[in-house]
Amino acid sequence: MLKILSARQIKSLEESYLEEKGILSLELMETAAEAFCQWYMQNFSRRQDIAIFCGTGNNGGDGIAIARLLSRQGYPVCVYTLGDAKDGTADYNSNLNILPTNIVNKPFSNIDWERFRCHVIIDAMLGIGLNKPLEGKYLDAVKKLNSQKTMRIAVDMPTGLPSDKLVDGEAFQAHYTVTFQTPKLSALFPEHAAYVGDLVVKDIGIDGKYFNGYESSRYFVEEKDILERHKIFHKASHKGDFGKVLLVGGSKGKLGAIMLSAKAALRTGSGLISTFVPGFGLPIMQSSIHEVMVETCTGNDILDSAPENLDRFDTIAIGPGMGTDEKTAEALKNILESYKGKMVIDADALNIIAKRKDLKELITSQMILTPHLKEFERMVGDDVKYPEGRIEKALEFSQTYGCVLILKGLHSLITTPAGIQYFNPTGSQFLATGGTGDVLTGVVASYLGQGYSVENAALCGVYHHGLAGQLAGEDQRRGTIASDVIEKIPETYKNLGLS
Ligand SMILES: NC(=O)C1=CN([C@@H]2O[C@H](COP(=O)(O)OP(=O)(O)OC[C@H]3O[C@@H](n4cnc5c(N)ncnc54)[C@H](OP(=O)(O)O)[C@@H]3O)[C@@H](O)[C@H]2O)[C@@H](O)CC1
Ligand SMILES: Nc1ncnc2c1ncn2[C@@H]1O[C@H](COP(=O)(O)OP(=O)(O)O)[C@@H](O)[C@H]1O
Ligand SMILES: [K+]
Repeated sequence: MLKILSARQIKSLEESYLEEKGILSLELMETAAEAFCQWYMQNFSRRQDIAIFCGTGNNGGDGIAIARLLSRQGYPVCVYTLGDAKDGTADYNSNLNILPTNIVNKPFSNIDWERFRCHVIIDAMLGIGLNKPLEGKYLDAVKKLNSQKTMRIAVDMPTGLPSDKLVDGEAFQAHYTVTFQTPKLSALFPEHAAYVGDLVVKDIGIDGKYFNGYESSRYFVEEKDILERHKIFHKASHKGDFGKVLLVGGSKGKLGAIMLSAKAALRTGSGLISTFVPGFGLPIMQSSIHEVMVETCTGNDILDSAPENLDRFDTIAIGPGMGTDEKTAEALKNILESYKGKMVIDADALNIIAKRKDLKELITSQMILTPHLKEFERMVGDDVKYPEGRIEKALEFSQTYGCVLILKGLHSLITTPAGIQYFNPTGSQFLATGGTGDVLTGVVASYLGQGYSVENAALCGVYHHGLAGQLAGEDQRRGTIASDVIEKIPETYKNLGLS
């Protein structure tokens, strides 16, 4: 896990790290520049001309060091500077002094934009030192650079993006942001996706113990965190070990939702899947998914009653395609009151709960709720448009009701009642298609059925779902559909070296 710190905390952390290690800030800048260049060289060719735009703070210092290192490796670089070296930080100037003279270093104001050509723009103008909205030449530069039809890469933070809050005005629009040691909170806001692009986190050697003294309950999940949370099944495992899952949902015109959840749970590794659907769904379910058992409620069209003997199941997920009829709400209430095992609550189950205070009071620590932003807004009855407020609201909700909350979207946020908030690293815009939320419900339910804790099921479920979305998107691009995501779930295990 990478602890997410504020810009102020990062500066203080850096100081104590340097002091304890007895190294100079200039050396850390060199490490950061090397980390950036290592990533750059793995991804871009020497045939692409690079223009590095530098401020005169330490972000600019990184940029000058990157220019030297890339040039030494045979990459064609030019430097364009905003600001005056006499205002530069000590480390900026130290790097400027050793910039090889064969590298063009021009003031930004001297650029002839009619003749300006490059393949890659690197933004090292401002990083976490941003302290006011952009204006003047920084604003001009960002506007000009955003309008270039080239690859754009930001060093540490896109210029203009504050580290901890929503952008005010303009900011550099990067295709990639290569950040150091740990992501900055605002780089994870979905609202900032167009500025951050793909986020790359590079280790610069400040290990976990230096983060201990800094208070934060927000973390960025890494692959290794997921690996250590998975259960390992042995050769003689019985199908019962992989869990008996019940999925409740479906209504006329929306039976597909519960089918997607069921298939996803199977592909995630569930042993036995049962579904509980309105009567009309029985022949459809049975002819579509042969591995799934089907039970029906009393009504033909809507879900109007609860299944018998709920204790037969290791876990229950409820909501996909279920509808919000009053009788359905009563069936939901019945299940929430009588089932004592772990549950996933999604979609229409959330929409019903949002309107019923008595049902909200039935939420327990055994439950994972999986709202997208609109569903969450309905549940909290507040505007959740602003990310800082939304993250706080998620915490408040999880602590008030004692449940795990998965707030879905780019970098889905998993909040536990203990007050920990995890940002998920996997996912892709190709998941933004109908039914992928139903897939997530099936994946998370499957892990609950396999005996994972609510926290681990949420973390592993969201991670694998996002990774399956990435893998499906690589093949299918904007043509990705929820069923493609399901088919890629097994490959996520292969990807992580799991059986
Ligand atoms: N921390 C780490 O782990 C490591 C950090 N490293 C690097 O250091 C970077 C942080 O460097 P930094 O602190 O020098 O800040 P930076 O972003 O260069 O900007 C400061 C300058 O900008 C100015 N300024 C501010 N806002 C402005 C605006 N809107 N418009 C115009 N000017 C504005 C401000 O001027 P002021 O307003 O204070 O007079 C000041 O001069 C960090 O992002 C990373 O790249 C790595 O080298 C090593 C590991
Ligand atoms: N741009 C995106 N980047 C990453 N993940 C996304 C993106 N858009 C959607 N997702 C993911 O796709 C799923 C969509 O869920 P949801 O909105 O409930 O869809 P549906 O109701 O159609 O099933 C969530 O897991 C969400 O995190
Ligand atoms: K930058």
